Amino acid sequence: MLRLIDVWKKFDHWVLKGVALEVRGKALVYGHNGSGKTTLVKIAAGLLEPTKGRVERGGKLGVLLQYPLLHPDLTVDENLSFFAKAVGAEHSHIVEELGLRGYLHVRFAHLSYGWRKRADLARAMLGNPDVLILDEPLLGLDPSAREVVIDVVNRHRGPALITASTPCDYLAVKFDEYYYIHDGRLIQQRPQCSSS
Ligand SMILES: Nc1ncnc2c1ncn2[C@@H]1O[C@H](COP(=O)(O)OP(=O)(O)OP(=O)(O)O)[C@@H](O)[C@H]1O
Repeated sequence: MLRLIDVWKKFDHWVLKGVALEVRGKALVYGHNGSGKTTLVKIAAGLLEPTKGRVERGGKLGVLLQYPLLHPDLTVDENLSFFAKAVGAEHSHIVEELGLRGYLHVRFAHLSYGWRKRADLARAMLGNPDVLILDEPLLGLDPSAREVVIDVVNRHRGPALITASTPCDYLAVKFDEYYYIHDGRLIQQRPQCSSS
């Protein structure tokens, strides 16, 4: 369960102005650079306090941010073992699902951007989270990595909040709801994509 209740956020200006969102299925929040997507994600995940309003969460969260949470000096295997232990899970299944087996002994700092993203997504998916919160998960990925990430998202059962600055990259994801974020507010609206 994930519910944002009249959420407002001010930095030097109001970034979010009364966002109300109940994420039941898969929801895509899309908007331009600087429209407040990352701010919304961080508030939803409990990493940032709203100026006003509140968030209700239930179940285990799986969170992917734009910067990875894995340790640069540890290998992929060491990183995932560490986080798996923390959530009482094992990581072999997600390693296979994300095609990471050949990279287990590579130090995280030595991976390319796309492989770092896959490894960090594996971290987010450890222990089968009930609720997914993913900030721009396809950004900077090549087509095969995108396919792998889309498969992981499509297989997830339960609420998911996903953000995008280029929503038409997400046509292969079965979203239940689409929201355009503009001027601090969410507008329920499908993106206009030529092949949709
Ligand atoms: N910690 C902060 N302090 C001050 N301003 C901030 C902070 N974090 C975000 N902002 C501002 O809030 C606004 C929204 O930023 P945010 O990162 O949420 O947008 P975004 O939609 O995720 O952008 P992008 O697509 O470029 O990642 C921007 O004007 C940004 O400069």
